[in-house]
Amino acid sequence: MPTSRGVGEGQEHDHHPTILHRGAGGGGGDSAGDDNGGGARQWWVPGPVVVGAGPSGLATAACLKARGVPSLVLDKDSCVAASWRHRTYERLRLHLPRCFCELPMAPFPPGTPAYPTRDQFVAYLDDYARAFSIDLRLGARVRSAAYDAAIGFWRVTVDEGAGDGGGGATATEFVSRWLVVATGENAEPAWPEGVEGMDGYRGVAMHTSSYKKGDEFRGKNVLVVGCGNSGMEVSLDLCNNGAKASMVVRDKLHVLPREILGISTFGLSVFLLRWLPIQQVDSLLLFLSRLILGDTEKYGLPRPKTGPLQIKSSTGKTPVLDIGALRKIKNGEIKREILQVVPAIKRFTENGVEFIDGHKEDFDAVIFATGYKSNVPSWLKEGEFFSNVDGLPRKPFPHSWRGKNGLYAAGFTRKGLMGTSYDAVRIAGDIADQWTEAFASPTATANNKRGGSA
Ligand SMILES: Cc1cc2nc3c(=O)[nH]c(=O)nc-3n(C[C@H](O)[C@H](O)[C@H](O)COP(=O)(O)OP(=O)(O)OC[C@H]3O[C@@H](n4cnc5c(N)ncnc54)[C@H](O)[C@@H]3O)c2cc1C
Ligand SMILES: NC(=O)C1=CN([C@@H]2O[C@H](COP(=O)(O)OP(=O)(O)OC[C@H]3O[C@@H](n4cnc5c(N)ncnc54)[C@H](OP(=O)(O)O)[C@@H]3O)[C@@H](O)[C@H]2O)C=CC1
Ligand SMILES: O=C(O)C(=O)Cc1c[nH]c2ccccc12
Repeated sequence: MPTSRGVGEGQEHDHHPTILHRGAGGGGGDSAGDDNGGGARQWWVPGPVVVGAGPSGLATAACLKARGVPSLVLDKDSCVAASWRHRTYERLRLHLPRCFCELPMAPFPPGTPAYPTRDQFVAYLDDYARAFSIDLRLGARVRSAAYDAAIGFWRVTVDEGAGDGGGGATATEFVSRWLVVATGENAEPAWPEGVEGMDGYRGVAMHTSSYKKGDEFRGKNVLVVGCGNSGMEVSLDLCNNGAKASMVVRDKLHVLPREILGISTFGLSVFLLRWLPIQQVDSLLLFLSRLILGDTEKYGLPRPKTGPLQIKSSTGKTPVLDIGALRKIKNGEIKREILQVVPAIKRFTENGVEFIDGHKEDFDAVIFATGYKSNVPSWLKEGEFFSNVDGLPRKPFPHSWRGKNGLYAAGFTRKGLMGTSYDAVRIAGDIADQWTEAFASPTATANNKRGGSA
């Protein structure tokens, strides 16, 4: 893959890719689309419309291209990989080795470390979009998408040129036979419900998706709410930058070392799962973790009864892959606020928080590491394939990628970037088969249908 920049932020894209045809009702023409009567310009897209230019959308578009199918990728942000570029902290590294995070047809460039940094991963995704000449329409927030059974096409309405509130936007409607949803499992921050008084809090309250680096918290007393990978890593970053971090741990959790005897814990698990049942792999991981990390319960982090891979497989909850926070918890540099009952924080006070056990403490900042949620229910007018409750496909992996009427989901497997690649290959294969059939000459199609040869 060439190492080029060019699909990053602030860089212009072809806003009218060649695959766009004006007006679903026919016509043809060059620059502007037809008005559909509701004030929106209308474009017919011969190939699939892909919503989201993160790893899942880019991988799907690249796999489609490799199968000869053009697609149009829409993203609300002004660049590809916006989640990684804008909604992660500076010192983030992938926590799985790079071989498990590569997208189809593109190894990381030589010299990439085993655990690429955020900037390396963003550059990789920029290069990926460029190498596969992916047709992008950026700054295009999908406001709604619905299947029009009368014509057998998806109508995708997009606000362009809008701020976050959608003000000043122009609406455009894309009409396509196929819709690929690739807006991610982590599209929106999840804030805890039922915590009162945030408006009156005089300190800084933010979600980990806005956290950039610890040095602005130097010398400050910071509460991190939540102890998944984000909570652990942000607490560690705060500590490394001279802040005093406390972490709310409301439930039991599995912490595993990122590596065991120089082998990634994830890689070891994948290998062992080929030969052993998941319960045995979990037992082995827990035995080795105990040797390496000690008894985490002693440090206030008791483990659930069910093993880490079984929990990942049944609920999608990722175990913490420790990159150093546990040592800081052991030696007291990160203080735990262990609270078993939900919600752990009762309310904000003027200068801090009151916990559900009644004790109050002052904090200069409160960082919510409470996870993310899908935003699909806010724009997709469909409730059969995607759940309107959590915005995820109702069927779990490996059946989560294909719905009805040309609807697909890329990147909703709860299996990270490996799941993304799995989906991209399958979706592209499925659409390519339909594409080939649709574009085959009438004679060829007739012969195929008869099952005969020419
Ligand atoms: C901090 C963090 C670290 C992670 N590290 C790893 C790791 O090391 N290994 C691993 O395998 N997995 C990891 N994951 C999990 C997952 O693989 C990544 O989140 C990955 O980015 C998912 O890719 P995606 O394309 O599905 O979603 P995203 O990267 O979130 O991309 C979705 C895109 O859709 C766009 N979008 C959303 N709504 C709309 C809309 N209405 N209209 C238009 N565009 C829209 C967004 O702007 C975004 O660009 C991590 C997740 C997080 C949060
Ligand atoms: N280096 C890397 O590659 C990183 C990867 N990631 C990945 O990003 C994804 C998201 O991770 P993350 O942001 O940590 O989100 P998670 O959903 O994994 O974790 C959220 C945490 O917040 C807790 N929580 C939720 N609500 C409350 C509440 N009201 N009070 C107290 N605690 C609460 C949860 O507790 P409970 O378990 O009880 O629900 C859980 O500990 C994961 O896939 C993760 O692996 C994240 C960071 C770094
Ligand atoms: O980062 C994530 O959340 C992932 O989904 C990657 C991942 C998939 N399966 C796992 C098992 C253990 C740790 C991380 C993962």
